Amino acid sequence: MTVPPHKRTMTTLDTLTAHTEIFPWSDNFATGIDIVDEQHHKLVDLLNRLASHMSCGAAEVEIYAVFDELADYTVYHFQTEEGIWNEFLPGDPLTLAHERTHHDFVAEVLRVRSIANVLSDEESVEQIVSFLTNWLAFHILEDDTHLARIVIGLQKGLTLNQATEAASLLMKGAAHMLIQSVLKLYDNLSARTMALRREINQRRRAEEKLRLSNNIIESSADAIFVTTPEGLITDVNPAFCQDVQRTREELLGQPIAEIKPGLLASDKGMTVWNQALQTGHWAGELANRRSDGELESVWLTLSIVRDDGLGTQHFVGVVSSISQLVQRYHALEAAANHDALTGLPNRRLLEDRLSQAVERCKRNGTLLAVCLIDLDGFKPINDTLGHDVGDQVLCVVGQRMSQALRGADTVARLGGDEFVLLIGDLGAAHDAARMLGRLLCDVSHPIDLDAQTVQVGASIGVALYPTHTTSMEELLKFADTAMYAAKAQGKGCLQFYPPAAAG
Ligand SMILES: Nc1nc2c(ncn2[C@@H]2O[C@H](COP(=O)(O)OP(=O)(O)OP(=O)(O)O)[C@@H](O)[C@H]2O)c(=O)[nH]1
Repeated sequence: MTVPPHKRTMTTLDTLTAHTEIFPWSDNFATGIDIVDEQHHKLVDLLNRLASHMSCGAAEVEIYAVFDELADYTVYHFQTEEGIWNEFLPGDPLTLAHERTHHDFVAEVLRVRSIANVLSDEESVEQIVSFLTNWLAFHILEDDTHLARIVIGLQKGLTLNQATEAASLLMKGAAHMLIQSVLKLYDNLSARTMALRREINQRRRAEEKLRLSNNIIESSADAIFVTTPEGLITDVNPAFCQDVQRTREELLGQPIAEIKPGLLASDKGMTVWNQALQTGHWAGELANRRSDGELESVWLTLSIVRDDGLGTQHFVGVVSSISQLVQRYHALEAAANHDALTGLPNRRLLEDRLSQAVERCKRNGTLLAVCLIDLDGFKPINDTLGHDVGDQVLCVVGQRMSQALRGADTVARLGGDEFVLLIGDLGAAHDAARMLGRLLCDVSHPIDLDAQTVQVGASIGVALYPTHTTSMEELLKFADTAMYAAKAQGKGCLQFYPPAAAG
C-alpha cells in the first residue's frame, strides 16, 4: 500500500535541523475548506523547513530527496484540490486555469531539480524557497482562496454568479494586503534573518569544531603544553599533569624549563627552543625524566602558533613517549647485528668492529690480530649426537673464547663452526700467540652436557695489522689462508700468515 506523503512519519525534510518559522501559519492563510487548509498547512510547513535549511545551511540534507518529496506532496495535494474544484466548478475557466498553475508548479520544482547538480545545495534550496514564497502568495492566498470562496458560496446555496461576485468582493481588500505583506516578509526575512541565521550557524559549527579539538587534546595520551614566548605555561592537558604529577592550576604561569628541566632547560633544550623560534617548528627525540624518576625517550614537537600580525603568540609542545619504540628499535638492531644462536656479534657487526679496531691500532701504533678459528671434530658431534647438542657445543665454545679475551676484543661467529677474533692493541705478535695458545687450551677442554661429555679442538689462522696488510678485506682473507694451513698441519694449532708452506 502506498503511504500518502502527508502520512509518512519520518521524512527527509523532517530530518532538517531545528527550523525557524519564517512564514508562521496564520488563520489569514485559511481558504475556509478544511481539507485544503490542512494540506496547505503542511506545504507551508515544508516551506518553513526549506527556508530554515537555507538559513542554517545543514550540509547533510539530501537535496534530490527534498525535491522528490516536495513534488510528491504537491501532486498529492493538487489532486485533492482539483477534485473539489471539478466537483463544484466543472469546466469553469477558473478551474482550468488553476490546473495549469499546478502543472507549472511541478514543472518548476523539476526544473530546479534538474539543475541541482550545477548549483550548490544552498543555491537550489534558495531557488525553491523563493519560488514557493511566490506560490504561497499568489496561489494559496489568491487563486485557492478565490476558488474556495466561490465553492463555499455555492455550498451555501448561492448561484454561480452570486458566489463568484461575492468571492471577488472579498478578494479585493484584505487578501491583496495579505499577499503584499507575505512578499515583503520574505524580502526582509530572506535578506536579513537568513544572513543572521547563517552567521549563527557558522559560529555554532566553529564552536563545535573547537569543542572537538578540545576533546582531542583533553583525551590525548600525549602530554601537551602551551606557553608564552617566555616559556611560561598557559595551558596543559591531563596527560601533561599526569606526567609531572601536578594539577593544571599549579602549573599555570610556571616556567616550562623548570617543570620539564630534562626537556627544555639543558643546552639541547635551548637549541630546541631557539630553532623553534627561528623556523616555527622543532621535532626530535629527547630524554625525559618521568615523575617516578625513570628516564624515558620522548618525541617532542614544539611549534609556534602566531597571531594574525605574525608576532609570536604561543609555543605548543607535544611530548609523546617513544620508549617502547626505542626499545623495539634497539632489539631489532641487536638482532640484526648478532648471531641468534650464540649471541655473539655476526659478520655485519664484525665489519664495524674491525674498522674501529684498525682505527684504534692506527692511532696507537699497535698491532691488531685478526684470527679465524674453525673447530676441529665438530661434525661428528652433530652427526652422532644431533644438531641440538652441536648447538650447545657452539655456545659453550663461544663463551670460552669470550672469557679468554679482554673486554675490548671481539669474538664473532661467522656461521657453522667458524669464529673470528679481533685482538687489538698488541705490542708484538707473540702477545697474540700467548693469548691464542691459552684459548686453544680452553676450547679443547671437555664440555659437560646433560647426558654426555664431548670435546672439540680448534685450528686458528692469524693475520696482523699492519704487519701483513692494512686492508680489512685482506686481513680476513689472510687469516683464512693461515687457518687452512693450521688444519693442514694436523689441526689443533695456531698458524700466522703467511703460512710456512706458502711462503
Ligand atoms: N649444530 C650446528 N651445526 C652446524 C651449524 N652450522 C653448521 N653446522 C654444521 O657444522 C659442521 C661443520 O663442518 P666441518 O667444519 O667440516 O666439521 P669438522 O668436523 O669440524 O671438520 P673440520 O673443520 O675439517 O675439522 C657441518 O656438519 C654443518 O652442518 C649450526 O648452527 N649448528
